[in-house]
Amino acid sequence: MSPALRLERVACLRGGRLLFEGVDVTLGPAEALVVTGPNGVGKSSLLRIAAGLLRASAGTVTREGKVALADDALALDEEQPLGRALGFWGRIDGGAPAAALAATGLEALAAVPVRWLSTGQRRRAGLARLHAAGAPIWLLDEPGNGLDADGLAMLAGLVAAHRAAGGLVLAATHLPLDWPNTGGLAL
Ligand SMILES: Nc1ncnc2c1ncn2[C@@H]1O[C@H](COP(=O)(O)OP(=O)(O)OP(=O)(O)O)[C@@H](O)[C@H]1O
Repeated sequence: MSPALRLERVACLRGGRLLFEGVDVTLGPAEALVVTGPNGVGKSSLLRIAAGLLRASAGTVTREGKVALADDALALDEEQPLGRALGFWGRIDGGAPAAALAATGLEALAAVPVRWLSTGQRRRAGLARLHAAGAPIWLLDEPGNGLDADGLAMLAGLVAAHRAAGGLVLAATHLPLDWPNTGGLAL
């Protein structure tokens, strides 16, 4: 099945405030869209609506394919070495933690406890978790935060490879993400 993500006339009301309305997003295999906008405009809320974690106050959301969300919440056991923490999810998702570590440049840190990782290493670990989830629909919330120049290049390569394999990407960012053939949506 080809992955697809569609948001039609979506609105978001939070804390009694209308953040946005009338948002349309249509993504199919190999496509990507980057959502930009100032702090607090509702970028993360939009991604959570796309993930099914937050209800849209109006409009419809259609997902065809498994979804993986990477945000600030690192869903890895802080007490475990990184390789073992990823392996836990690999057994559930059926993904390949070793390949995910290699793809994110973290092979040398497999034995390091998650709680010892630096800011940029934690971001990479979140991307490794995403990679190992084996989901065709990637939702990336501020994926470039904390990454150095090499990290940003690694992220761009990860996204390009995911798209080349037929995956799709919806990202939200306040940093410029220089991804080729990528649509933009200003909230
Ligand atoms: N649980 C909540 N209840 C009520 N309001 C909320 C809740 N969570 C977030 N908000 C509000 O929703 C608005 C949008 O938040 P959101 O995190 O989606 O913005 P954002 O564009 O991703 O911001 P940033 O660039 O700072 O990450 C903010 O004003 C925030 O205070």
